[in-house]
Amino acid sequence: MSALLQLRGISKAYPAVIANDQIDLDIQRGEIHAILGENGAGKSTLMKLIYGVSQPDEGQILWQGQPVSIRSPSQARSLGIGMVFQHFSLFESLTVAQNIALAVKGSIKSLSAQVEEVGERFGLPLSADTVVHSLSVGERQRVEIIRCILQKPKLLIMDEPTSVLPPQGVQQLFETLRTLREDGCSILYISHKLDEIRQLCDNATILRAGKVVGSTQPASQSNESLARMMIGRTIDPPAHAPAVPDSRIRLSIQNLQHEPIDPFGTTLKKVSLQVSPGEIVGIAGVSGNGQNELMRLISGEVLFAGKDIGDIRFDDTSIKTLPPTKRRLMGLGFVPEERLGRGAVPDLSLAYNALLTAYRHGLTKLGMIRFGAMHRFAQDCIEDNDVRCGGIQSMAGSLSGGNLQKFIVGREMALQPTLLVLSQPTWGLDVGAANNIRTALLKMRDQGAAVLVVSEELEELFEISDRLHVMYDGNLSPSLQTRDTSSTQIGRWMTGEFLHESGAA
Ligand SMILES: Nc1ncnc2c1ncn2[C@@H]1O[C@H](COP(=O)(O)OP(=O)(O)OP(=O)(O)O)[C@@H](O)[C@H]1O
Repeated sequence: MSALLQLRGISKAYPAVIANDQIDLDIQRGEIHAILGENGAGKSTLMKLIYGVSQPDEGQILWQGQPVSIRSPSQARSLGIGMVFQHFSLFESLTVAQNIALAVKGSIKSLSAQVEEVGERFGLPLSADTVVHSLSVGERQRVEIIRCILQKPKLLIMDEPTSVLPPQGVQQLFETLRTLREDGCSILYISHKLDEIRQLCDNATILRAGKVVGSTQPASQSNESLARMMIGRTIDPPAHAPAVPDSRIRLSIQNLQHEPIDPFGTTLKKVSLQVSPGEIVGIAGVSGNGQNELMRLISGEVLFAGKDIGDIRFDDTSIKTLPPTKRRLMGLGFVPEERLGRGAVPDLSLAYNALLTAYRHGLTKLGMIRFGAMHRFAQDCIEDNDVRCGGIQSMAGSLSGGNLQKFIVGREMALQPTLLVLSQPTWGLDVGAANNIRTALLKMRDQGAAVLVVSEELEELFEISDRLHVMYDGNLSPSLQTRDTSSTQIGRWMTGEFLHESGAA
């Protein structure tokens, strides 16, 4: 029997880059096949060609042995190909069931029942009548996965599916995927998490600069050997010397109680937190537990309103009613979780995206843009952070997910903030790039910056944080010295156990 999917000599070029270059690939029935490669290697481009989002310039696709040209995602779906994207494609103002109804036949009532049923069976709990804009990133991904499962795919493409899931969610997802594999469904799996690939995937194909450079059975490899195959060198995690925090407090959140306008948002309950110059404080927790609400209050995207209680102080100044620009002028740098839309404007060039937060750092004069300075700043961000793209005029939306993330984090670091607040700083980054950012954050700390990191990646928080808090249902745990705690303890706190304990530092 022929392979389920065969790619022969597939190429796709964009103006600045050959994203896929003569790719040959076979996907067998009932296998989980990883596509590995550093940021910008061409993984998402290849998946989009298979899913019909764009068409190859050259080459042939064979589906169940027959040549096909996949002109659109709906044609891909009718062949039996489903895809869960890295950037979700959901309508925010529609409910879960309404979103699913756009792709799956059936009445809202019967789809709602199926959402609950599939959700329960696969461990993806969701309420079908919740409006999508109120869902966390992790919950949105559940909608995407359920939507695909309901279409009974023969091939499911997953682009970095675990980046928004807590550890328990990852194992649950793997169970889901293994069940699908047992049913004969093949899975094309993109991830930068090498442990997960070794645990889950039967085979892997490695891309570098758009070309296939190797294939392997990941279970027979180590993380180091996989990383070497991908990026051509080994990665040493950053050295994490003990922090020498200043006695001053740079960010102080005191007894914060906040009711979000969004009726589905999480109410913050007596949140207290301090970050001093010279330390990195991490916030662990499953997304949707109030992290976004807290981040928006710190950045100034949401200002204190009538019923809010408590205070947010930056170097002794209360900033709870100050707009974001004023906070930035005081020395706040901010990297939001959503890179497209919040972190960067997709339809603007990198140069203009640099201007958006750096304009007060010499890029404007008397209200006029200093184009030379703007171009230099953007060019430095690209070079210093190894952002692979077609240059400062590239539209932010044309960058690979990881490269845009590198640009946004790099831009905020280049402003030399005295307080840097980051949400999911290494989301979607390959092991090399993630390592570079973690190293840079530790360096900023050692130079006296106060750093607050919200991340769902416990490993990352353990690697860089000096103290750790956990968020659960709008509550923030006391902080623990990272060195004196374990991932098991943090894991327990992530289900709210700290609410019944005492004695943390
Ligand atoms: N629509 C587009 N217009 C211009 N260039 C693009 C477009 N889409 C992708 N590219 C370029 O093609 C290359 C491959 O990008 P792709 O998104 O496939 O990488 P990737 O391996 O998925 O990376 P990541 O791990 O960061 O998601 C990149 O250099 C990217 O800038």
